[in-house]
Amino acid sequence: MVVKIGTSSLIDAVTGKIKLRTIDRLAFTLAALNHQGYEVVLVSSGAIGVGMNQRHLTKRPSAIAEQQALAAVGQCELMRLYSQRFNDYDAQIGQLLLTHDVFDYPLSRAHVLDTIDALLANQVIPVINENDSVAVDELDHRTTFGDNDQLSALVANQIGAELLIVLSDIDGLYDKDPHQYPDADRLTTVHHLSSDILQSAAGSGSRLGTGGMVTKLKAAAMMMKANHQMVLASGADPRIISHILAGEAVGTWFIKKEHTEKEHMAQ
Ligand SMILES: Nc1ncnc2c1ncn2[C@@H]1O[C@H](COP(=O)(O)OP(=O)(O)O)[C@@H](O)[C@H]1O
Ligand SMILES: N[C@@H](CCC(=O)OP(=O)(O)O)C(=O)O
Repeated sequence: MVVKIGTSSLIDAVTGKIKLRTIDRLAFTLAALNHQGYEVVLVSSGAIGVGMNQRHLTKRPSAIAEQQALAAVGQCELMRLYSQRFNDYDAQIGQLLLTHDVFDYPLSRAHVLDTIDALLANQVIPVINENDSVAVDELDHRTTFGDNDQLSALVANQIGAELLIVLSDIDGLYDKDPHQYPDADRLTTVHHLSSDILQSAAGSGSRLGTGGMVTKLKAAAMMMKANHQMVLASGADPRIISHILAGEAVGTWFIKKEHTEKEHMAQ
């Protein structure tokens, strides 16, 4: 499975502080799954948010080069924190910094997949982030800087992961943005991304997050197209991953209708 955690779950939007308890609980949960034999890949955002914290900035700079420099600073600290917490729980991690287009070039794609395979075969948990310092929109690089939701779905599809868990500052998909409409209702299951659903997600995301809900729905569409599942759930306490794996009704499950019917028929 692939677990993606967004900036808003890792950094306090008001104080800009790193949520160390969240990182600790994420490491605890993923290390435990690793020990149980699950093959887990973590896609973590947070480099820019952690970089802002390191550099004592309260406002994200608008210049791309400044953001890329912040990512370069923050990524080191982010990985130091992960490395420390995973080590405490007797698990090892390995870092991969990717751009979307590595999967377009057969040779680089093969190298990346071989690396992930080798890490997993050695019970090492790959921790992936977008390579923010090189991911710019230019020439034939069709990458857009700063979208780990789609990167996580791309990675999940490339490695054939059956489940993508997206942890966010929101506990699921609502029929409208709950930060703007307090009467919004959470959807428990989505079988089809209707135009109503796509419209409900149109607003931008939180202050530190970048993608908002639109990119999460694009990730869900990629997973469903491959007949795999995605769950969008709250990253406030990453131990929720265990509840998701137990099939509890948390978050929003994105699952193709045919898939559910086939599963029922098989039972
Ligand atoms: N229909 C919707 N349901 C849930 N959240 C929505 C919806 N439309 C917009 N949003 C916004 O998307 C935000 C999550 O995206 P984002 O801030 O990018 O998170 P992350 O940092 O986890 O990637 C929510 O906090 C919410 O304000
Ligand atoms: N690669 C960037 C994050 C990009 C991104 O997709 O952020 P988010 O919407 O919080 O998942 C970083 O590490 O800061």
